Amino acid sequence: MLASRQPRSLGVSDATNRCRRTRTSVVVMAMVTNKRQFQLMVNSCTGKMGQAVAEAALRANIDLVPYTLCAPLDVENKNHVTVQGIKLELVPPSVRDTAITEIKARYPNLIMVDYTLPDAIHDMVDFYVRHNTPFVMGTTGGDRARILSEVEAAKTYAVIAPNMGKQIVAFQAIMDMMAKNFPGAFSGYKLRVVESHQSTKKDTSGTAKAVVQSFVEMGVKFDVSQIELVREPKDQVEVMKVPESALNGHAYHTYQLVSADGTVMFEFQHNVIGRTTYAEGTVDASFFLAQRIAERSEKTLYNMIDVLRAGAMR
Ligand SMILES: NC(=O)C1=CN([C@@H]2O[C@H](COP(=O)(O)OP(=O)(O)OC[C@H]3O[C@@H](n4cnc5c(N)ncnc54)[C@H](OP(=O)(O)O)[C@@H]3O)[C@@H](O)[C@H]2O)C=CC1
Ligand SMILES: O=C(O)C1=N[C@H](C(=O)O)C[C@H](O)C1
Repeated sequence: MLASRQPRSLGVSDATNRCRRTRTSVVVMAMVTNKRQFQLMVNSCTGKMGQAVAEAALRANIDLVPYTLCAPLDVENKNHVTVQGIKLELVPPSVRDTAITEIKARYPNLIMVDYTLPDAIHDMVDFYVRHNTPFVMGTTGGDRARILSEVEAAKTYAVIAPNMGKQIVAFQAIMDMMAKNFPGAFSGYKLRVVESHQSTKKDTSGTAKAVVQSFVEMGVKFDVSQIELVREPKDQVEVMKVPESALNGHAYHTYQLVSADGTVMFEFQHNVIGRTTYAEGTVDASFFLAQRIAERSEKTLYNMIDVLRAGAMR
């Protein structure tokens, strides 16, 4: 059973009062108010990305639902997590299917955000589809083709992408365009991909896997199992030059292409410290999805390149 607690009020009336001061701010707030026609439930807020997205949602003045789906609870008496002083009640898998009915009744324009783990991804997707709950998913891993076809077939509104950082999404889009326009451009080239993430990361970078796909379409022979993972803090600092302060949260990616005769070399690199860029992008994706739902768009499944193309990234 869910606690009979109302969400923290981020009420339209409060916001409107704050903005009576100037004409410009009234106009701005009218836009913001229109955008806030949905409620966001950020799952796995005990985790790093869940927490970062919930904070970004509050910064964007989104109504944050005071519940969060979590992993099976192994700590007695732990029933909530706090985000910026707001308590979110933990909803473990055992009560999830019953709780969702009540949550949806209370928050009718609900969008969920998923940053769980590769191990949980299929269960989570099944859950969103089963309850026809729109969602933004940044979780990596799993069988991506299976996930996309399941969500597409169910016509559940969703944005699914392995990277939500605006400029990285733009880089992915360019690589994708290059592959479509110049297939075979890098034929015969040797590719080396090195990625470094915090040592708790379970899987190979989903972003690297997506970018590799574009290089393969450009004629490079490469399998994602060849991606080199750096997870040892010592190597991260000494070899990858990750600042010590970022050992708990960083994503460094280098893609190096060398011609067959060794005379030409290309290198692409994106190095991110922290999680703000992904969290902000996730908020953009939730605004975008709310808009598509409001206009009853025929297309229901999106990725972050769609969000970027729509001009929906701040
Ligand atoms: N698309 C993007 O831009 C980005 C994607 N990611 C991806 O997001 C995912 C999460 O990363 P990160 O936040 O760093 O990882 P964390 O390990 O910090 O968090 C994972 C969270 O998932 C929860 N969890 C585990 N199993 C379940 C379950 N069955 N149901 C609900 N919740 C569950 C964990 O709960 P508990 O703590 O109780 O175990 C924890 O809260 C990864 O796949 C990562 O690659 C990360 C950054 C950016
Ligand atoms: O786990 C992370 O941290 C990240 N995961 C995503 C991925 O696997 O590509 C995105 C980014 O690299 C951070």
